[in-house]
Amino acid sequence: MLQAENITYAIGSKTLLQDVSTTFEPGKLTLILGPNGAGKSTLVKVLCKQLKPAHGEVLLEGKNLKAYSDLELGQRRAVLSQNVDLAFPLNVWEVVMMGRYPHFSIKPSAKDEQACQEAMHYFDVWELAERNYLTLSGGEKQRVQFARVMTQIWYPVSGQNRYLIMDEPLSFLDVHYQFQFMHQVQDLLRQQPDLVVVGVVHDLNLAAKFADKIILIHGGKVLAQGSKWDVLSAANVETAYRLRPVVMADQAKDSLYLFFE
Ligand SMILES: Nc1ncnc2c1ncn2[C@@H]1O[C@H](COP(=O)(O)OP(=O)(O)OP(=O)(O)O)[C@@H](O)[C@H]1O
Repeated sequence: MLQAENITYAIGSKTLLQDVSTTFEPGKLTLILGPNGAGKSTLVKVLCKQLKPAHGEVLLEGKNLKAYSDLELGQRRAVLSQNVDLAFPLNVWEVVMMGRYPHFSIKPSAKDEQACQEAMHYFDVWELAERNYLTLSGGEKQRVQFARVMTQIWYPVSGQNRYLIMDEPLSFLDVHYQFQFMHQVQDLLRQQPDLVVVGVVHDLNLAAKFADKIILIHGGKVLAQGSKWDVLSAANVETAYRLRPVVMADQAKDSLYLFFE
């Protein structure tokens, strides 16, 4: 399990996160929502050890993140940042193989190659293997990045959980691939309950449909967290986004939709 305990993060006099506590559990998809500038990416960076909180701690399997080396983290936790881009031309196979870097020192093993192949098939980018990554469309690049991060944590490790943390994974995807990706994540979680998946998204309805847990951030604080029923009330959404939604809910069918007029 990944836990944030009373996280406060500030730059100068500006507090970006204040007293944020939450948990991310195995077998669950936790989605972080909130308006622009709320502190979502900052929280993700704190969870990934990219930023050091002023107060509070992040615990991975009960141990402070500081206790893990970058290599140890790289072997069990993959991070997909916002707007990943490369400055040099690599082909798609090479980009996906970057996911295996924490697992080999000089030459990839057959197992590393197998992970790349399987993840590329899973995310529908095998056909692009020889293409120059820089020539791909935004959506194609995003799917290659999914393959890269999943390749990194492709194989279960006995007695350990694996972590996938993604900042806005859906931004470049059309509606088909958005749904496909969310279904793929759900399938992975069903088949491999040692996976902990965390994502920042902007689409409230996708979060309502797919998330096991939602964390709504507003002004650096957790405004609400829990199931969609706990979080996506008209009042919470209006507080966060300054727009009052029409909520269409059918609890018997476990469906909740938000419209804005
Ligand atoms: N290095 C920095 N110096 C000053 N302010 C910063 C810095 N990094 C982030 N901020 C500010 O902190 C706030 C939270 O930023 P963050 O990127 O976490 O927001 P976000 O919720 O991910 O937003 P978005 O949905 O727009 O991506 C923003 O107001 C941002 O401008």
